[in-house]
Amino acid sequence: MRIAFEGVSFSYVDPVHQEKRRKRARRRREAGVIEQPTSLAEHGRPAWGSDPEGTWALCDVTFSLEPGEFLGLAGHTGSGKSTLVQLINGLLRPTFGTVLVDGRDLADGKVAAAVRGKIGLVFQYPENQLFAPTVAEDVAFGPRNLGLSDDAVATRVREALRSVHLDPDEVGEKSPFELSGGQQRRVAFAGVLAMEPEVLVLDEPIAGLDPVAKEEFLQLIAELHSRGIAIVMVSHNMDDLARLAERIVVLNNGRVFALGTPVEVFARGDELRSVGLDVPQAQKLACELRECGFDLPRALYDTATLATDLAPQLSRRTKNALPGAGADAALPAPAGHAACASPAASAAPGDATPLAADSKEAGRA
Ligand SMILES: Nc1ncnc2c1ncn2[C@@H]1O[C@H](COP(=O)(O)OP(=O)(O)OP(=O)(O)O)[C@@H](O)[C@H]1O
Repeated sequence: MRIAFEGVSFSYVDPVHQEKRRKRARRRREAGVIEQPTSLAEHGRPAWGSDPEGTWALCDVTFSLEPGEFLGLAGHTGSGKSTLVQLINGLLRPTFGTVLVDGRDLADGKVAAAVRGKIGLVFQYPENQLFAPTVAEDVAFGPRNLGLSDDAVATRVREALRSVHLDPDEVGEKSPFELSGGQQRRVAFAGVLAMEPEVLVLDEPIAGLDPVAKEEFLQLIAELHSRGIAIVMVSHNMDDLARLAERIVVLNNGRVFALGTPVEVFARGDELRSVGLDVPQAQKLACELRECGFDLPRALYDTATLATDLAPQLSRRTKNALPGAGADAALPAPAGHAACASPAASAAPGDATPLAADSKEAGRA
């Protein structure tokens, strides 16, 4: 499934104006008027932020999510990320512009109905939306609404629970509220996976978890991606995005500020800092270590890859520093990399963490 945003702008107007606009659009569609993608500027609407009727949350956003891709979505608070993810699965409709799913306009009710369930949205703190008396019933809610038979629903529930590493025999009949916070979030994930989505949209999926549970969830997300599910992950954590995403969209004040591979996006460190974002911590540390003479050739580092490249050099340096090390065992000359300023310049094919690399390769298989 390919999802394309074409010149999408969105304003949170008051409900009366929103309803009038919807009715007008429906009448135009019924009269056979084909809407062309339009930009905010073409409509001659008030400038950003000056519309007395509402808040422009997105402005002329154009990008596409390719089938099976892992797309990261970053931006400071209020930049429009949550609005964008709600437009991806048709919960909101663009004020201007178009969201196309495999070339068909998502604003069309029939198209929205056809793709419903194929684009799974996991909100922030999804465990707050668990409601059923048992885990199995909670996960069954979506597939049952699709009108599937009891057997088919039961199969989906078991598979979805296994996908999130929960044993259906152990937890199926428990109340979700007997489980730990991390397990509850897994149950909420399972409820979305039971719909067998082609695209999974995750809004800050690891917010509020402890470090171990965070790592387990990131592994889980990488696993889902490796099965061919396209992922859109909203995150404030640049290390996580650098590690997992194939491309990253950075939003600033509702506009696309940067779009590219992690190497391309994080090469613009100064610009990112100017809009309240940063490069991954490990990347920053790698830059400083290069200046101290360490040979760190990768364009993009995360903690795991930095440790892998650094360990042998540190061990050599430690041995050389021990008393009795001869003059010929002196430290190697500084490698002299200047990749801090332009890491893209030293990009090497296949540079990625083992986790990201595995998931990407499997996802393409
Ligand atoms: N229901 C709403 N009504 C009016 N304005 C809204 C509404 N929801 C969001 N906004 C505004 O739209 C803009 C974009 O908000 P959005 O929630 O999409 O940003 P975000 O990047 O997801 O922020 P955060 O990281 O804090 O979740 C902000 O100015 C916000 O105040």
